[in-house]
Parts: sequence; C-alpha cells; structure tokens
Amino acid sequence: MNLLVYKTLDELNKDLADYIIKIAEMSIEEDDKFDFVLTGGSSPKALYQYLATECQHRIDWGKVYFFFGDERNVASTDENYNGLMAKKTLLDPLNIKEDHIFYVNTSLAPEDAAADYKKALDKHFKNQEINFDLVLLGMGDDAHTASIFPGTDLVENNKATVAAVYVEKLNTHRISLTAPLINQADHVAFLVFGENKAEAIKHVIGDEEKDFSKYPSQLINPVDGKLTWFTDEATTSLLT
Ligand SMILES: O=C1O[C@H](COP(=O)(O)O)[C@@H](O)[C@H](O)[C@H]1O
Repeated sequence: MNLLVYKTLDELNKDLADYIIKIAEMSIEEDDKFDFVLTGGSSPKALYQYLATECQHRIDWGKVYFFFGDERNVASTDENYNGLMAKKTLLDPLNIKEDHIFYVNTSLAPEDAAADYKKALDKHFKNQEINFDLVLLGMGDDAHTASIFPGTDLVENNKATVAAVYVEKLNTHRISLTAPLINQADHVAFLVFGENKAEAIKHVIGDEEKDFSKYPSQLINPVDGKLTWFTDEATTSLLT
C-alpha cells in the first residue's frame, strides 16, 4: 500500500491525473485499451474536469472504456446519478462514444440493474475474469466505499460480482461492485480529502485489527494489484 499526502487539492489532482495517464499508457500499449472504473460523489469532480481539459491530448481517449464503481438508484437524469456527473465533467467534454461507457441502467429494478451490469462486464471481458486496469474509489466519512456501506450485507458478499444493496440509513437502494471484484483490479486508487474523513481513514488505514462491517473500506486490498491512497493533510491528520 502506498499513502500519498498532498498539501493542496490542486497538487493532489495533478499527481492523480499523471498516475491515471501513466496506467492508461501502459494498458493501451499492452492491450490497446484501458479499462477504467470511475468513482462517484463530489470528490472527483475537479479531477474529471482537469483530465478533460489539461490531459485532453495526452492519451488516445478513444481507447478508454469507462465503468462505474457504484450507482445511486435514481434516474439517469437525476443530479445524484453518478453517471451524469461523470458525463458532464469528463465524458462529454472528451467526446467519449456511448459504446465505451458502461452506465448502470437504473430504469431497471436494483437487482436487475446489478445483474444487467454484471452481464455487460462479462461480455466486455469475454467471460474471463473481470480484471480492471484501474479502479478509482472515493470514501464517505462513514468509511463506505463504492456503495459498500457499514452494516450492510454487501460487506459479507465474497463473490466477485455486481450487487444491489439496501442502505437503511439512506432509505434507498444502491448498485455496487463488490469488494472481491474491485480487488481483482491491477490498480486501485482512493481519492480522499477533507477533515471530515480523518476519523474514518484513521481506522481504515491505521487499525491493526480490522472491523469490515464498521469500516468497509478496509475490504479493499487488491489480490495481485497495487493500492494507492491519494489524500491530503487534513484527512491524514489523525494517523500516527
Ligand atoms: O455515495 C457515494 O459516496 C462516495 C463518497 O462521495 P464523496 O461525495 O464524499 O466524494 C463515493 O465514492 C461513491 O461513489 C458515491 O456513490
């Protein structure tokens, strides 16, 4: 595990963009494509805008396939739909073709949307192991990542799949990659900043004894891949 701590969000996003471009270049050279899982929420907005502007000409974006680590069970036109935020900030500005973007179909019931997404992944990976080049993750102040929330049955899901989960505290369903599926990736990167996440990261990274149900981000530990945390000083202030 590699923990990177930045003074400013600009420095963090610039370095994270360089890291993404480097993995994209390696993947495109090896396989002629880059399978990239995007995170949702508010944290990646500035990063996506930076990629779409400053990094517009650094790689062939036509060779990138975009996926989502999790999705909220709302219409694709709803501002809370993770896909819409990525579309506005990254995918439309880069003119990414629709057949390179794997949105979660939330017009289906959550269980069906999860099964539909898994089917699309299996097809893309030609029914071989689903092995993303890079999974970008965020983390909530409750230590959830993707939509693996504390106390939900998704924490216990030990299958590499896509699952629907009911999140009681939000009174809603979510659709999410499971931790074993994320852990099959070659690279996993967390993008976490801000003081409100200091307590969570203290436990996720700092605790010797793991409590996955309380701190689901502890589940992320790539089997053969590399894990990197892109953080700031405020978030890591409680780590000793
Ligand atoms: O609900 C979600 O939250 C996390 C963290 O979001 P943030 O707004 O604190 O950046 C995010 O990683 C996840 O994709 C999203 O669905």
